[in-house]
Amino acid sequence: PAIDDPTTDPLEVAREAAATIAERTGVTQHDVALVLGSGWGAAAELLGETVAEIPSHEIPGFSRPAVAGHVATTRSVRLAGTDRHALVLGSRTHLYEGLGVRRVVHGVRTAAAAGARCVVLTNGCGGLHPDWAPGTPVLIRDHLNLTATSPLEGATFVDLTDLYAQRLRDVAREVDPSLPEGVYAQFRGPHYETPAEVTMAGRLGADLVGMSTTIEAIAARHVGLEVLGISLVTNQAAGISPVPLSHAEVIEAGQAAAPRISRLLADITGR
Ligand SMILES: Nc1nc2[nH]c(I)nc2c(=O)[nH]1
Repeated sequence: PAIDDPTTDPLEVAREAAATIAERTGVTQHDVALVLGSGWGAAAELLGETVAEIPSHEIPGFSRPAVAGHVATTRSVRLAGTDRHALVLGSRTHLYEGLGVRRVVHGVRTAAAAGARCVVLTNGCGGLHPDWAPGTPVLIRDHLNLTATSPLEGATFVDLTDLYAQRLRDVAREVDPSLPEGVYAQFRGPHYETPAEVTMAGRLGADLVGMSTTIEAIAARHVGLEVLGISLVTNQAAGISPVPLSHAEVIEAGQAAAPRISRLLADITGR
């Protein structure tokens, strides 16, 4: 497909994707985009009325979902009480899928081409602080891209100061003053970190470890989007807790947090 052809300009594919979205949803201007990571799926319902929903793989440049049978969709949602629309990107491609970095950032490029001015990047991650229990949402203040990969090609020098916009973090804090902030480190994955790697990440200044988000944020800045990043601490990073957390505990903590973080995301997005 075109997006995988090195001679194709990926921004051209993003423009085609945006045109397809406008045509299929009837919504020609999306003001904000959201990428819903693990644990954040329920937020879409609370944002407002779903105007249209498209299987993501029917949009140019989007991949078929990695998990068989799981149909990822892209929604246009009219934000409650406004005439503004959010583009909810339900399908995220991770670097560890090996489909190439262009597909990892295609969603944010498409959002910008669809008219969005800002993007909310959410994820599930591991926490390095024992007092951040599973289910804790954390605002991303800055990131460490430990993947040795950039979404940008050629001499595309992009400044990344204030990448996770202070203005948007202030809005989030107005909604919930108790929100902690942290530095998010992206590892390539798909394996989790060893305890020694978590210690290393901590020494490098990380508070959160995950496998997404930083590359999408760089690409978002390149196409002029303002970025808000919010992590859901789904588990304590390896070695932080003396006893390995059971998978069941991790799942139930994520589910228990869903109503609160969905409300939080809806309130922030509505601002
Ligand atoms: N790298 C990394 N990614 C994650 N995603 C989730 I959910 N938990 C983790 C974690 O502990 N480490």
